[in-house]
Amino acid sequence: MIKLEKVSKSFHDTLAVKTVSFEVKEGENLILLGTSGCGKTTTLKMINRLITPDAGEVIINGKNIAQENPELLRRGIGYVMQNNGLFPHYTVGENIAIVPQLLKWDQKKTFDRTKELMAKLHLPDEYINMFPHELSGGQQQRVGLARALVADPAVLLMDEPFGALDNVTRASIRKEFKGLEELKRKTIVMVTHDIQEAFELADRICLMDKGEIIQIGTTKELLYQPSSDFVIKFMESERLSLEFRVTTLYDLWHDLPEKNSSNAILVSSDLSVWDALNCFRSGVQEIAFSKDETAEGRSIDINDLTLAFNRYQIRYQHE
Ligand SMILES: Nc1ncnc2c1ncn2[C@@H]1O[C@H](COP(=O)(O)OP(=O)(O)OP(=O)(O)O)[C@@H](O)[C@H]1O
Repeated sequence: MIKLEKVSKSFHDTLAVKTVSFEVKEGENLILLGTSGCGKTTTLKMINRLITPDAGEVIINGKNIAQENPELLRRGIGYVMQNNGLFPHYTVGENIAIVPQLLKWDQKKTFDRTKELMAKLHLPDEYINMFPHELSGGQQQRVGLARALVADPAVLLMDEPFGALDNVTRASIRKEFKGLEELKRKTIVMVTHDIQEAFELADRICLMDKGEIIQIGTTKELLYQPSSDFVIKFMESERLSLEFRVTTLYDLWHDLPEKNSSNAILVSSDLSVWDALNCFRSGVQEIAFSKDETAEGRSIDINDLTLAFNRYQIRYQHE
């Protein structure tokens, strides 16, 4: 769907992006992760031609975007800017209606879609006539997302979409974001420097340093098959919580005892170890899940979970 082939970009003496190549499959969520100044935003902006590469090609759906009209290209790509980028003198409704206006939608269609998205993003109806400064940071962020999603683009680019928020708001918006039906079919490239965020949201992570890709892979590949010391060091301080986040109950199936209790609370096999631990922390004694529809359910308590997780870690590291 999106393909970067040996893309480079310099600003004066700074080589911001150095022969970067990657592919993003349809419906995939690729996260560009790395320290400040490593070239994430520059890479992202080359996908919607806000920045033109010095060398290399960006191909979307088989077409080289250098040959496309930049305005037309951008209408088909949703873009959530760093610090939301809302126009301060436009109301919420006017901010969301920018692309529909360019697409010459009639007023009713624009209004209906705006209302639909505001409801999905938990923005009260009356906000439509308010200005961005009258909203909280989290609400502004939701408006920025609504603006990017309004024309239902197949591709969504997001630059630190939760960057300006405090940790609590950030975590809750992230959870909502993960559950949003509107985003499930989209091909998403997102920039962040927050490791936990990247590991929670990504299908694959592209870890960058000094304009280059250090490793690109699934969260499990980065954790359990790091390509260099840089990757190990980058995750070192948060390693255990990242492992809790990326490991699901399904992964632990073979490491769990075969027992079943009627008192257990039923959960999905997609539940991460992190969320399962939170469940136990909130007072639940036992949870139960099944690997698939044919398998008999298993119930586990916190001891079963931690033992199985330790076994799994050892097994995975040696695979
Ligand atoms: N318009 C510009 N003019 C000059 N230098 C720039 C410009 N944009 C980016 N750079 C430089 O290019 C390098 C990469 O910047 P970029 O914004 O892509 O990094 P980043 O990883 O997104 O950083 P951050 O997380 O801090 O936003 C940096 O050294 C930056 O100073």
